[in-house]
Amino acid sequence: MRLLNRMSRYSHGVSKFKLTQPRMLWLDHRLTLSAAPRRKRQFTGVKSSAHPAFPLCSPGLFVSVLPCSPLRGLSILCPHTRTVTHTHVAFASSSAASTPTPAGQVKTQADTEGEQTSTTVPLEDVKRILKLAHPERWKLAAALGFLTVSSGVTMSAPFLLGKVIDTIYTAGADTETMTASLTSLCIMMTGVFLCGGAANAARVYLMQTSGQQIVRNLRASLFSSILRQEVAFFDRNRTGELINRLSADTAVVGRSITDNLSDGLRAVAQAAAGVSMMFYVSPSLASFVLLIVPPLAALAVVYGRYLRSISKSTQDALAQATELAEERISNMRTVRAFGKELSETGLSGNIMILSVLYKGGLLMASQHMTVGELSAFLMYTFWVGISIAGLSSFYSELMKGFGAGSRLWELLDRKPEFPLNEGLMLSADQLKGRLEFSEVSFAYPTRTEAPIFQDLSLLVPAGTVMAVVGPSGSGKSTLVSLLLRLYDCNSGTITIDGHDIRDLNPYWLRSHIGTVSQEPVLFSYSIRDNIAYGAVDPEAVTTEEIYGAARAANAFNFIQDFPNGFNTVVGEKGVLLSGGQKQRIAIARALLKNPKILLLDEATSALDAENEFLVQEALERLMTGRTVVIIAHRLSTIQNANAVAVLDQRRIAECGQHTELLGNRQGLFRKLMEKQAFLQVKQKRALR
Ligand SMILES: Nc1ncnc2c1ncn2[C@@H]1O[C@H](COP(=O)(O)OP(=O)(O)OP(=O)(O)O)[C@@H](O)[C@H]1O
Repeated sequence: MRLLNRMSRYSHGVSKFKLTQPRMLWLDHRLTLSAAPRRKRQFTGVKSSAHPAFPLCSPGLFVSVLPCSPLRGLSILCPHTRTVTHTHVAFASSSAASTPTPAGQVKTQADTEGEQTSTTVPLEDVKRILKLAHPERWKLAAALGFLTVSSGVTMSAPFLLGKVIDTIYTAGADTETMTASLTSLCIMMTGVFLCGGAANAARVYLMQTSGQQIVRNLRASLFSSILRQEVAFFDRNRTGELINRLSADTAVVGRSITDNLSDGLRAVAQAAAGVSMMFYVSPSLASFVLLIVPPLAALAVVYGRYLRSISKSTQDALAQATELAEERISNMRTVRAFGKELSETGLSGNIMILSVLYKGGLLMASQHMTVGELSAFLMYTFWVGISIAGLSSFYSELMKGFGAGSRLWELLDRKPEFPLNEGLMLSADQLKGRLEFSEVSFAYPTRTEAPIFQDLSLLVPAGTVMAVVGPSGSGKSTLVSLLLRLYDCNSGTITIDGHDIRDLNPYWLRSHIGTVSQEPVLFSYSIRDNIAYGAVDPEAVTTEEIYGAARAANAFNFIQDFPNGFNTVVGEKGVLLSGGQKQRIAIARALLKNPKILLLDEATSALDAENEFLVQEALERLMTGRTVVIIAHRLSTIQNANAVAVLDQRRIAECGQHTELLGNRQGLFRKLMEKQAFLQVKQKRALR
């Protein structure tokens, strides 16, 4: 938490913060995405497991989180681009932050700043912020109690110190009496100050811990809400921006209802107590001070404006602290300006102190005031000035908190475009694996003007292998994304065994579709955990099952050769393994999942002959008895498939058996194959 705070605090100059050693957090769709999430929203989405468990969520969305903190890193896998943005956390400053609009798009904080400064805070926002503090109410109440004690002590200090000074000055020649009363006064005061110090320490502790708890709860609900969003939401909003919501904005909101609130209350209490004590110590001097405050404040404002006109940067810095307050606490304008200038320039403060000394000196000379009273009065003047200065920054901080809060509520309240764990679930007997695309048209929500498919139709009979080929960018991966229902098509239907996938439960659907991509996503945990991740319940997987899957995936031998065997940690994204090893672990994971439907994205990266053979053999085992859609790059895969579909011009341009398609000399498939054959000849020549 300290690290997180520090990161947020120092984030102004840091655009990216790379976090190391990520640890997985178990994110279970069955919990995260369950129905009636509102009531459970606080924690259901994020279940931290002591077991090195794995994120289990949509195949399109994996999340990893660092230890010890509610949230430190977010990894989001875009299955389409096959990239994972994770643990490279952009901690942009709060001022560079952005917020999602109702349409799911983000706008920068600069846009929201105008709203913050020009509108009043809605009562609803106040209620929501207070609701956040509700679970911590007892701790916060105790903190307020300690705050009262410590502020009481602080405000009694000038009075008591004045008494000490008077004891010293009025004792006359009787040194013994003076020593005795000075000693007892000092002992008593030390005791009072110690109590005040202890109360303050207790206040800080309680405020800090409850603040962190509030921020933690807020982050957990926000995180859960982010995970419920559809993939298109992640296309529109960059990970860094979401992380910023999770880190900076939550911290600002937490601070505004704990530290900032207590500082504000203390400033109010101290200003009120200070003014009262000034009247108590010397009503005439207090009245005099109040008489000179308005002209001094005017002077301070003029001087302040002059300073601001000199430097643009000074203006910017002052603006935040003062102008918000200027608009809102209009009745305190004079007093606040006094406080502000007191802290910024010291000029008006100095003049004021000088006047107090002048008038106080005269009162002392006429025996109307003691030196101790004058000293106490001066100290109260300081306290009042400081407290008023504190009030203006309290107010601007509070406004920042509301601003950050309103951005968070938008994200928290955002409903995903389609439910993620509701809908029909077919029984094992009903699920055969027949896939059909009927007149599907689709454009990515972020690029509606560029359709990827137009009236595309394709049938994959149950238990057959369909190789999909096509030029780069023709939409092969998009086809896979639509099958996984990461996006909904704009028109037409996609059915599994005659059931429109929009009627099926997306979580159920994804748990029956296995995927192995070109660059398998492995998590920075042990090989065992990476394989177990494929299972419905990773924690229930036995060692035998893991070994069996590894054997079938031709991975067992190389894993056993590692010094730590199945406990070998694979590094971030599996960097400690070779491409072929990663592929085989991913195949073992898919085998453990035992899906009816398989979506494969064949690796184009060159594996050495032995690795290629082992991966190929493992893939063949995995494909047996399943419906397979494979984005094919190898001639051998295409030859072995039951049918080949060629994607071009937003539809299936050709579909049929490999030999049939090759027979069409003008066909696209033939051209593609000739190109590949040509490339292979070239490669062979280069190797010679
Ligand atoms: N998330 C996205 N948002 C908007 N457009 C996208 C998105 N993902 C892909 N596209 C666009 O959709 C088109 C099809 O992309 P897709 O990745 O499906 O093609 P592909 O045939 O798999 O390409 P390749 O063989 O190069 O992997 C491309 O023009 C691509 O730029």
